[in-house]
Amino acid sequence: MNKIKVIVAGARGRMGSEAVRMIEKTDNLELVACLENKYDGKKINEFDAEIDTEAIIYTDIDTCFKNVKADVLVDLTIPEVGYLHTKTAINYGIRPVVGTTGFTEDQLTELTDLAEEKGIGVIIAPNFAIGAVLMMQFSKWAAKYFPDVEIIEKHHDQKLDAPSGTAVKTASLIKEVREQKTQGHPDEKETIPGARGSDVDGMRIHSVRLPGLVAHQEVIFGSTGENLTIKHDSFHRQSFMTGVKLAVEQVMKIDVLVYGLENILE
Ligand SMILES: NC(=O)C1=CN([C@@H]2O[C@H](COP(=O)(O)OP(=O)(O)OC[C@H]3O[C@@H](n4cnc5c(N)ncnc54)[C@H](O)[C@@H]3O)[C@@H](O)[C@H]2O)C=CC1
Ligand SMILES: O=C(O)C1=N[C@H](C(=O)O)C[C@H](O)C1
Repeated sequence: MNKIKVIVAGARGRMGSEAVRMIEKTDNLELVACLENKYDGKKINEFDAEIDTEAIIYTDIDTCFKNVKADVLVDLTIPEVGYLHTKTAINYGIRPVVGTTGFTEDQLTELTDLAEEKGIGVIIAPNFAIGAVLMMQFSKWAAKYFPDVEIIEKHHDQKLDAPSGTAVKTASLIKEVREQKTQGHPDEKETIPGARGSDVDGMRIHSVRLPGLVAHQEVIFGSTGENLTIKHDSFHRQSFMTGVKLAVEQVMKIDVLVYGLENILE
């Protein structure tokens, strides 16, 4: 069996270390190297004795891509780095699977155009948890009937970007079907700035950051005499790994950029 050769960027992080463990346990995937901004030249198994791999950690992406033959780059880093890694991988003919959130619209457009020009498959998914993908799809469905909606996303307090990629993606899916409106009272005034959260196309997104949380979102729809709440919780980062594995397999079969795991789920 030809294994898919994978490089993990951000391999020592919360998500990256989980991805490394998933790849090591998966028969058709092979971890060939890692990218991290520290730990140059160390082996990844020095950090996790249960991982049986000779894969080494690179700090420089060009050195890594020139020395290692890889099919896929899984990027789980930080927004600026993830964007540069994705661009570089496409230029090297390595297919990016990106979980890193916080890319701008302009960056997504640029990467879409680059992937098309080079004919390289790319999957960017703000959330790899199957339950979260369903939560977003159900929300899109509900928004047809309930245009008044607020999103509350809750994450651990080490998260760098706000609002979360999932909340932004949820709002953009809802926007596709929702009757455009500005919610709340027309004369509403914030006596403390930020009290009403961020405004995305008239919808409000509220971001909670607390120790103890992992990744959670509630989408609350309001109508006369009723509310509908669609809620998803990731209690452990293993919840994202089914989606990461699926994306690594599917990115080998496409030659354009796909944004959102829903587009590759059957
Ligand atoms: N799509 C999804 O399902 C999910 C996406 N995420 C996203 O994944 C990203 C990572 O999240 P966490 O693992 O919680 O963060 P983390 O902070 O635990 O890990 C990030 C890792 O990237 C590394 N890094 C930073 N700069 C680097 C560089 N220049 N080169 C190589 N490595 C570098 C850091 O050293 C760190 O180990 C975030 O953008 C987060 O929003 C997180 C969970 C699920
Ligand atoms: O940083 C995280 O933890 C997460 N980030 C993603 C996001 O921004 O939506 C996915 C998930 O919510 C966990």
